[in-house]
Amino acid sequence: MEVIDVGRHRERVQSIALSNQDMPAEFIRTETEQPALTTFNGAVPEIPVIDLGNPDHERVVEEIAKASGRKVFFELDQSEKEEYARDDNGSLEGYGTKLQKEVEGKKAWVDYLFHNVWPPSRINYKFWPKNPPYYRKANEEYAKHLKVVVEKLMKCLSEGLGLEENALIDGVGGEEVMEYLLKINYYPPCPRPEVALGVPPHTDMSALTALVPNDVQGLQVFKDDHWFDAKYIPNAIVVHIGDQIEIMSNGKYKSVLHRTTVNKEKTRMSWPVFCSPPPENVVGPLPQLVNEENPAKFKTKKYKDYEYCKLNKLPQ
Ligand SMILES: O=C(O)CCC(=O)C(=O)O
Ligand SMILES: [Fe+2]
Repeated sequence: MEVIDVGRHRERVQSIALSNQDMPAEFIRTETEQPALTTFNGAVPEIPVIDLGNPDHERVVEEIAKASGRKVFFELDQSEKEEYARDDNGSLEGYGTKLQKEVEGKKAWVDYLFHNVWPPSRINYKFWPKNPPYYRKANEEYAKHLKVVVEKLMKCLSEGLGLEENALIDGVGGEEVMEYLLKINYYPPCPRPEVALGVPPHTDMSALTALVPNDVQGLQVFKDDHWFDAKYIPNAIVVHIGDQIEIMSNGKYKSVLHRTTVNKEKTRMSWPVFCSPPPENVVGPLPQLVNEENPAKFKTKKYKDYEYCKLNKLPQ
């Protein structure tokens, strides 16, 4: 856990590098039942505090949440939402639902929409809600804002590995090619929250995930055999280390295991952006981190092959 201080405009990096740190106050231990899952024990280098220096941060994050008039989308008739349904072409983009589906013995309780927000060449506006009218502007601005934040974080994380600042960005193919996929999660009130989960325990396959939640509690991270609530902090961006950074760092950074619970009375929403290499790019442990004493712990492969195996629960 690191706090990135930008003066008055604070951004918090919550889930980052939880492994070797005491749980900060923002994480509150919950006594929910524990699934049999792996714990993280890896060594995590210190991450420097950086100044993002963007006085616009608060406004941009507020606007992206406000354009949670985006909620409007999820309250459309099912048939209208289906007009945005995912194509059968292997891309994640489009509308999907897991409401009522059984996942790992619990009812999944989430409606969601995916669409790319960066780079412009990968944007397909047919998946962007038409309402509210300022949806597009708020998202485009947010994507540009996030790009700066993510690039700074990637640089810090590279330095945390004792490498030159562009090492991780180069490892995914360079900052201009990184792809930013927005997901909107919509968790409506659930009559029986104790038998439901929003999203089941998982790690993200991205390099980094930058997430803005609404103020309804729900995100939990796993550490030392326990689930911890990640407390909501207004206008904060929650950042998860994803699988690709774990791979590139050859296991020095850990991809954070997380899940979401649902609420009986309130609608929870979250807007994660998955920042990933392009599908054709090959990702593996950075050669600078591999030697005789530290052999590669992960395969080097195309991101699209990694994604395929992960989505289909195949061995990597
Ligand atoms: O809703 C959240 O806070 C987390 C969602 C999540 O982990 C995901 O969609 O991958
Ligand atoms: Fe996730």
